[in-house]
Amino acid sequence: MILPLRLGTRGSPLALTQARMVVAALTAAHDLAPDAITIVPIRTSGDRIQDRALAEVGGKALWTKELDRALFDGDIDFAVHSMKDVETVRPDRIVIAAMLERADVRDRLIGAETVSALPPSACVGTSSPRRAAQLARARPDIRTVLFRGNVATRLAKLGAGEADATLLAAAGLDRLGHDTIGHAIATSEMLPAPAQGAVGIETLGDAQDIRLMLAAVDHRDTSLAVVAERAFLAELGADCRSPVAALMARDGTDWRLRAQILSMDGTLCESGEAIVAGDDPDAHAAMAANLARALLDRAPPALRTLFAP
Ligand SMILES: NCc1[nH]cc(CCC(=O)O)c1CC(=O)O
Repeated sequence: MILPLRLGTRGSPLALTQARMVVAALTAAHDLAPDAITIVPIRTSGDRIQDRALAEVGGKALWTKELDRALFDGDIDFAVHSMKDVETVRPDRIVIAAMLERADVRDRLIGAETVSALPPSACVGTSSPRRAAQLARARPDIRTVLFRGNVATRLAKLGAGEADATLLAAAGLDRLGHDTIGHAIATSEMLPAPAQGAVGIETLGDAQDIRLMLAAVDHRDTSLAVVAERAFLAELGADCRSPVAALMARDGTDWRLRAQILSMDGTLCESGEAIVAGDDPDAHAAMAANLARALLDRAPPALRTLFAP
């Protein structure tokens, strides 16, 4: 391998922090000098489009396309992503080679201690259809307004009074050092997005040396959980712009997947869970796909038709 290796990433403060976590993990695992890996920031379509809800933006791969291209062109050796933002269907030549240990999977509410403590008709800023739908379901009186931009931008909008409260992933807040901001919401109350809190590293399928190097920092339980959550999302034909929640976690000697699909306005909702034994990713994916089909079967037709499996 030719040093330094080049790690592609988005350029947001959170993405750069996650990239530094990847560099730290890899240099520690392989006893490399800190400068053996160079961080290469790359601007994606998702970063460029700031004025619209991403759910309204056509086209896929908003956060990945430019990084995929850099991999294909040989401009970088691997790329780091928030797994939450990675489409379930990836280009053939790209593999998810490793995931770092998952952080706190919960959402945090900033501006009130709990959802029920929000004032009547409160205004909550979010760009996430899942969070908006879950909020509307718990509190039909609440209005949501579009909050886009990176974590600092959203906190600044809240500070400027553009909303009474906002919801952000605990993982992102913690990584940026905002560990005392907001109040964590239990997953029983607000189930997180598939893959929330997980950082993944992708490379080209035929880059054997790189794949081996990355595999050394893979956190197996994180990968196992995220594979199942993404299989659930994939079976629905959904992506990170869909009102879908899923969380796979160990439960004694088994694994339990909890999942939820909603309509955008939160009026329609179907949730359920399934259990699988053992650590076989294929068995996990099959169980997750079964759960997705079961939820669709049970869902009222008006909800079912929102998903196109
Ligand atoms: N879609 C934006 C995004 N992608 C990943 C994270 C947080 C970090 C993570 O979940 O790993 C965030 C911000 C947020 O939801 O608050």
